Amino acid sequence: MSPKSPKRVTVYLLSGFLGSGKTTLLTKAIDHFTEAGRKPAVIMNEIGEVNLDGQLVASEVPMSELLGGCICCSNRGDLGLALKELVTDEQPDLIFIESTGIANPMEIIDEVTDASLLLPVELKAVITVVDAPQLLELSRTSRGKTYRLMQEQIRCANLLLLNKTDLLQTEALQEVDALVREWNAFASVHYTVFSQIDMRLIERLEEEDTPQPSAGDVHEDAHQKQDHVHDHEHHHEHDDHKHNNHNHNHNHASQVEHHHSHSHVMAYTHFFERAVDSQAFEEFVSKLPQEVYRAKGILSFSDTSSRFLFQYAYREMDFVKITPKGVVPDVAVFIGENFSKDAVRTELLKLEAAADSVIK
Ligand SMILES: Nc1nc2c(ncn2[C@@H]2O[C@H](COP(=O)(O)OP(=O)(O)OP(=O)(O)O)[C@@H](O)[C@H]2O)c(=O)[nH]1
Repeated sequence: MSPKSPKRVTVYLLSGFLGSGKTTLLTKAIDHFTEAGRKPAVIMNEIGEVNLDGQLVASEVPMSELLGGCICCSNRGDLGLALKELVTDEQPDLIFIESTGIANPMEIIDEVTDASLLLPVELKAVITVVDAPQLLELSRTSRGKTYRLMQEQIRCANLLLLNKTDLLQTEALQEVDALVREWNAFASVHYTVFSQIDMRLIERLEEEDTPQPSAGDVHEDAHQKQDHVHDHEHHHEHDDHKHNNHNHNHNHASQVEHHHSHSHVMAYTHFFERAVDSQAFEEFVSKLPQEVYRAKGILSFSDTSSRFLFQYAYREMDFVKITPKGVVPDVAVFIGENFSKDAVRTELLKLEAAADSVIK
């Protein structure tokens, strides 16, 4: 390991499955560190083409965006480049990397540790947010690919949030707790609602001089696990990957073949041409196929005056009034596995057409 210099910028990796509560944690952490006089910066990775989570982060926080693909299968070097630009242009005290919910944390750990050989950055901790009800249900039922990915995200964490505990009874929570501790006896585990955690726990991770989730350790573990997940992995063509950092725009279209555990995850981004009826939209969302497990968007409705940030995670829907930063189109991103993008698109076009005919 390289010797520590006092000027190294702390990097935290926020991991956790889609919709587990990472952005909810991020906004709280940013508020905390900003109030404490520190300067946080953010690297956001989204599978969709627009950064909706970024809308929730204060505009003065320097942010780099890796859009349109998953960080862990991006062009190798994109993340390093984003770190370099933030460190050079913004001189933050700490950087939070929010990965997509389908990211394999090992790859990101590897890339950040690689970057730390060249840049004054140091990965201090992996913080994993667990959707406790979802993990429990998967452990009792399918134990498929998502379950295995959650397991990997949990295994490499230093700090674990068992989130959405408001949706679980005590016994169920104990069951999840036992599962998580079996996979990771090293991390401290905290029960949270809306990712509410004592931020001193995160500060302490920065102060600790303990060995961090070293890519070496984790990879050894990962290699052992490769055997287990092998039959679920497929060669995978990379998506076009956009990296926007302030005024810098890098578009990469990499077509590299690579082993992946989430090759079937796909996103459909719908740009609305007109406002739709709010009830009709809610009904559409409630009828989304099971394969669509995450959606979010910024929407105007024909029957409301405000705009809304829309969230759908693990079958729960949420609409919050929002005044977007900058010019943001009405847009929604649907994420899932093997669903028909065409079917989703057709339904949304129908909603738009219906709204249109009401106006006429
Ligand atoms: N009931 C309940 N809902 C929660 C809790 N924490 C977060 N949510 C909701 O879950 C949804 C997803 O939360 P986010 O913080 O956006 O999740 P995320 O991990 O950033 O999602 P991705 O970026 O898509 O991976 C939002 O609607 C949150 O309000 C919780 O403890 N309980």
